[in-house]
Amino acid sequence: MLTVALAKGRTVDDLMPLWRSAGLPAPDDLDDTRALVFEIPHDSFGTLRMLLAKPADVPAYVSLGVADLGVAGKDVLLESGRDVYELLDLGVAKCRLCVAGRPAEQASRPRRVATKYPRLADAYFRRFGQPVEIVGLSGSIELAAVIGLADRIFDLVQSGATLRANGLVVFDEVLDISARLIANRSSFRMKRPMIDIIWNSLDQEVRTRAASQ
Ligand SMILES: Nc1ncnc2c1ncn2[C@@H]1O[C@H](COP(=O)(O)OP(=O)(O)OP(=O)(O)O)[C@@H](O)[C@H]1O
Ligand SMILES: O=P(O)(O)OC[C@H]1O[C@H](OP(=O)(O)OP(=O)(O)O)[C@H](O)[C@@H]1O
Repeated sequence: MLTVALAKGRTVDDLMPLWRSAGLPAPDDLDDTRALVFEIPHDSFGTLRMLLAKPADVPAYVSLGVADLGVAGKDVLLESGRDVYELLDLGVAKCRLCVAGRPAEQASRPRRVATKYPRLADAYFRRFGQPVEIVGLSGSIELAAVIGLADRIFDLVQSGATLRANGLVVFDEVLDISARLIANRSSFRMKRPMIDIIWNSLDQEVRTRAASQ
């Protein structure tokens, strides 16, 4: 048996076309069920078990060994600080981690930063020697800048539509983000042949896509 923890929502939605065109098995009803565990009988794995987890929890599932593999954004991997192997940049669920705020605040010294990524935000502002207060929020981060809870937000930007709709602008682009294939360290040793099937299939498909762009 091989267990894969997938970040539900955007990540798994973007991943599944890649996963399927890589020839890997997936349940037909992944999109329209409330189930969180799927078991697929498979010649090479015995059973391939897929878990749909909250994105921020995937690194914990993998590092603690209840999942052998995982797929999660680079943002949540870095923020978690979990000790896992990062095997592959899957090139899906792409966005950028940015510092943003109201245009009028751009020239002022940052004081209070709202974010879902307190560790990464703290490290970023420390690099500039700027002591800031970090306000940890769990979503709709832009709201904090709009209503003046914070003078900076440290958040993901993809199309920029959310920033535009709220009158905010990017002050700095911190990091390119995409979904990554990760592995539990001991599974990587003990279940390497099964892991290789998934790793190699996805790697091949990522390369094929990159070559056709
Ligand atoms: N606008 C976006 N465009 C592309 N990828 C994104 C975007 N926002 C987030 N992501 C990526 O998708 C991952 C999951 O984002 P999503 O918005 O589905 O989850 P979430 O809001 O953290 O979930 P939840 O609220 O259920 O905990 C993020 O960790 C990031 O890697
Ligand atoms: O640049 P855009 O294409 O507008 O995408 C960026 C938005 O997407 C994410 O939010 P999400 O939709 O996950 O909602 P959340 O803030 O409640 O997590 C992110 O936190 C931004 O708010």
